[in-house]
Amino acid sequence: MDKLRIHANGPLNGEITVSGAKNAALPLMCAALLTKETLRLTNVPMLRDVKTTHKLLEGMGATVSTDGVSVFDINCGTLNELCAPYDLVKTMRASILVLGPTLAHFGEAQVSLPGGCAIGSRPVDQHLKGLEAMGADIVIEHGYVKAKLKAKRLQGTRIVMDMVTVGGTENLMMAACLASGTTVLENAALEPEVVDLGECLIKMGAKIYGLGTPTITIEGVESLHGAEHAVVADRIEAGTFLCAVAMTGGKVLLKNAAPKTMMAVLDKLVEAGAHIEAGDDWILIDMQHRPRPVNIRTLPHPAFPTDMQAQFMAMNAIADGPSKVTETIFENRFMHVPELNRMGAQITTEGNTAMMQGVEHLSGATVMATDLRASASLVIAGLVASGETIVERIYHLDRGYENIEAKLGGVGADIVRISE
Ligand SMILES: CC(=O)N[C@H]1[C@@H](OP(=O)(O)OP(=O)(O)OC[C@H]2O[C@@H](n3ccc(=O)[nH]c3=O)[C@H](O)[C@@H]2O)O[C@H](CO)[C@@H](O)[C@@H]1O
Ligand SMILES: C=C(OP(=O)(O)O)C(=O)O
Repeated sequence: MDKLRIHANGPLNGEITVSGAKNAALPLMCAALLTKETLRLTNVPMLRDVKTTHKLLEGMGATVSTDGVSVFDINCGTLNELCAPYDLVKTMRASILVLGPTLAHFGEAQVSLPGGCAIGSRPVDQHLKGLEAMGADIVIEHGYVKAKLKAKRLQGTRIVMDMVTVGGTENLMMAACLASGTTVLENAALEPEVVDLGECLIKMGAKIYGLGTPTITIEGVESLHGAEHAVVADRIEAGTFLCAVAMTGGKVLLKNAAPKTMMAVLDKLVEAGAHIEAGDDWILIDMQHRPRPVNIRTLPHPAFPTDMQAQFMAMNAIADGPSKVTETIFENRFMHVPELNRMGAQITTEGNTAMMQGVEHLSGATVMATDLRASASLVIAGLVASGETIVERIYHLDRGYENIEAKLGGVGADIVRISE
């Protein structure tokens, strides 16, 4: 299993190119299930989860080709298997996103029910409730969601989601594209990845209104066609690099970024004392002192994202004062706390709140994380820790960061992948 070996190496300086967003690329790949024509996706990050989705779609009979760098051509005209099996779903929760499009296009779908994971229970009841309201017959049998159309097509309807759900909004929006009549999704997610998916669906011929607002209206059409779409920049990868620089100090330009999708994160970095400048597709961070502590409360977009919570905790761990982080999206997303404490951080938790006393120095240790962003927080902590930090089990990191060691190494970090 691969590990990362990290030594502190002073301030980071230079340029990093941000990749396409994992959390946009995976639903976009699933959107190909809505048409028999080819969907071409560009700016796709070459991540473990993208490879898993590739495998999942191929296993269903889709024809998938890639240049191995950032372009995918997906054609679901050859689909012959309407099932997403347990062995793939268990490694990647986004697999549930094949449910809506497969059901809407092919009349039935089976997806292994994703269980909980390291960060919480992660139910999908809102996805199922919405599809049922649109006329699907759904049973759960042998660990699988088995969905079938009762009529020839799903039927548009008004669906009020009980909470803001990113995956739920995506699944229902995709399904509604091929429903007969109009679907209104109330309390829809505003996340940039939902907007990106909607924009691609519109290119494919869907009629969607209200993207980026809590009410999304979809007028169903009989069929969608092929299209080409560039995946939006990864705001979480970008945010992770910005936190790294806020911790090490230095001056780094992020290219191919989407600053408008990450205002809450940029505001918090400014509060931490970073000088930030941004244009349409770039962000410059300049940090010349120890970070100031910032209080964080995770909430749906446009508030502070749960996927940046662990990285900000690493930054707060070395800030010049105490701070508080409250996680409201997932019940168990503090797995990085004991590992950061092993590196000398002083963090205590009470329920969904973590309290940090900023310390002047972290010390390197062998650490491991059980989820993606927790692993990222340990990597950036390693960049300022004295001695050697070994981050184990980086297959979590490889799910969501493309070549993190090369990108951080390119701006001066001492970080090496050890393959065993
Ligand atoms: C709103 C939010 O911040 N969503 C995050 C969530 O998206 P993801 O799509 O994985 O999760 P959801 O947005 O669906 O979940 C948001 C909340 O709703 C609950 N829920 C969801 C669906 C459902 O059917 N029933 C239900 O109870 C979840 O348990 C969670 O507490 O994790 C992703 C990976 O970390 C993040 O990129 C998303 O930003
Ligand atoms: C937890 C994450 O992803 P997933 O929902 O795919 O597990 C994430 O992107 O931080």
